[in-house]
Amino acid sequence: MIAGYSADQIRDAEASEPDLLESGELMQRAAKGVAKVARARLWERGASRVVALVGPGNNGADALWAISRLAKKGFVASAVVHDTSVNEGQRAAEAAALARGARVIDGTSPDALDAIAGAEVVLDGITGLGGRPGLPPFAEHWVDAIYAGAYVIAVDTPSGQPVGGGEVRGDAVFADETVTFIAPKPVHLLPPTAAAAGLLTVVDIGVAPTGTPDLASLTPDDVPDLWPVPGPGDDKYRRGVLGVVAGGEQYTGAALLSTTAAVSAGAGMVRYVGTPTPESLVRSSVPEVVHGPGRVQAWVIGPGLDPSSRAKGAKAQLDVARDALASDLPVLLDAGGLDLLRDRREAPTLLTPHAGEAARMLGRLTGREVPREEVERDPAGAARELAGETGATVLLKGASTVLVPPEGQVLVQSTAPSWLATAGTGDVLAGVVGVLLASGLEPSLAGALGTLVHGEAARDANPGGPVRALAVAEEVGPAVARLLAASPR
Ligand SMILES: NC(=O)C1=CN([C@@H]2O[C@H](COP(=O)(O)OP(=O)(O)OC[C@H]3O[C@@H](n4cnc5c(N)ncnc54)[C@H](O)[C@@H]3O)[C@@H](O)[C@H]2O)[C@@H](O)CC1
Repeated sequence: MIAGYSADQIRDAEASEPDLLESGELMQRAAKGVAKVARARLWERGASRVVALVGPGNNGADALWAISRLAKKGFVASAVVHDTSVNEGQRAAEAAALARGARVIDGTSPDALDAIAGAEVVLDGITGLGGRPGLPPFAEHWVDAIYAGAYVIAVDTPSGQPVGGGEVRGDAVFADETVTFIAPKPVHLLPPTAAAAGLLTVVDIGVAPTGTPDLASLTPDDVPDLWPVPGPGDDKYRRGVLGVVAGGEQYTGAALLSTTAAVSAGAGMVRYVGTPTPESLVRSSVPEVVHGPGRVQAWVIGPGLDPSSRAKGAKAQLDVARDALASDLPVLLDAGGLDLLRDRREAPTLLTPHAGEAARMLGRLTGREVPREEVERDPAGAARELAGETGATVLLKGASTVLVPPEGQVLVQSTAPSWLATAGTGDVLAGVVGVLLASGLEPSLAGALGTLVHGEAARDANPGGPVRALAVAEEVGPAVARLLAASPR
C-alpha cells in the first residue's frame, strides 16, 4: 500500500523530532535526496547545467542546499533566489553554495532569466508544504523562462499546485519528477494534480508520520493479504452469493459482462435478475449463474439497466432492485441503478459513476447545474460532495479512480492501462467489486481492490494493446491467481 499524508500530518511528523528539525539535519537529508536524484538525471542526459528556483521558505532552502552539493560535484550550478535574507536556513545555504562555486543570482535581475533558460535541469524550490494554490507573483516569469526541453524536478511539491489536491493550476509548475520527503501528499497521488508532480521519488529523512494515512493506494503486493481466499471449510454460501440486477432489452451485453466477471472473480454463487433477452444470453453463455431473486449477501444493481423501460419483464426486474435497496444488504449501484437511489441507506452502499453520471447525480441532488467538466477538474472533490449528499461510498471511475467514503480515508488507484477506457469495462468492474462486497469487504476496500485487479486483468488480457471488456472479465480469475502467487501468504 502506498500511504499518503496531509501537510499537517507531515508537519507533525517533523515536529516529533525537534532536535533533527532545529539542527537542520532534516533539511540536510532532504537536500541530499534531491541532489542525488538531480545528479542521476544530469548524468543520464549528459548534461551539466542545473538551476534552482528558490522561494522564501524552507523549500527554497532545500533547493539551495541541493545546489551547493551539485556545485561541489562539479556541475555548473546556479540558484535564482527571491530573497535569502528572510530565512536563516537559506543564508547558511547561500554561503555554502557560493563557497562551493555555485552562482547565486538575484531573482529580479536579467541574469536570472538567462540562467533559468540555459539550464538543462531545473530544481523547483519556489514553494513546498507551505505553498498556496497559484504561483507567487515573483516566480511567474521564472517559470515562463524554463527551456521547454529542460527536466524539471520539483522539491517536495510542484509549486503553485494545491498541496492537498484539487484543481490543477495551468499557470503553476508541471514537473517531470518530484522528490518528496517522508511520504507522498495528496497533490502527488490524486488526479489531476498527480500529473503535475510527474514521477515520484520519496526520500526517507528518518521521521515517520503517525496516525491513519489521509489517503492510500493499493498495490499488487496487497492482493494476497486482502483477497478473500476460500478455506477448506467454506461452501458457496459462506463465500458469498452475489445478486446481479443488470441488462435489459436494450443493453443486453451488460448482463453478460457483469455476471461473467463475477463468476471469474470467484463468487460463491451468482444470481441474475433480468429481462428475457439478457436472461437467455446469460443462460447460454454463463452456465454457472442461477436465475431469479433469492438469498444473497450483496447486490450489484444497474449495469445496462434502464429504469424507465416498459419492456417485458422490466417492472419485475425493477421491483427486485427496489427491494434490494430497501434491504439491509450491501449494494453496489452502477449506471442506470444510480438513478434509483432516493434515500440514504444504513447498509453499505457503493456508487460507481463515471464523471458524467456523477455530474448528473450531483445536479439532481443539489439542484444546481453541474457540468461533467466540473467533476473532471476535481474528481476527488466531486466524489467527496457526492458521498456527503448520499451517505454512500463513491467510486468515481476515470484514468485514476478515486474512492471516497462519507468519512475517513480516500483511496486512489491509478495504474490501469488506458486501453481499459472502452465500452463494457464498467460492467466488468461492477461484477468484480460485487463479489468482494458479497464476501464481506467494506465498500472502499472492495472498490479499490476490485479496481486494481480489473486493471491487472486488462493488462494480462493483451499486454500493451487493446482489450475488449469480455476478455477482461475472463482474465480476472487468472489475474487473481497470478497476484496471489506473486507473494504467497
Ligand atoms: N520543517 C523541516 O525541517 C523540513 C522542511 N522541509 C522543507 O520545507 C518545506 C516547507 O517550508 P515552509 O514551511 O517554509 O514553506 P514553503 O517553503 O513551502 O514556502 C512558504 C512561503 O511561501 C509563501 N507562499 C506560499 N504560497 C504562496 C503563493 N501562492 N504566493 C505567494 N507566496 C506564497 C508563504 O507565505 C511562505 O512565506 C517543505 O515543503 C520541505 O521542502 C524539508 O527541508 C524537510 C525538513
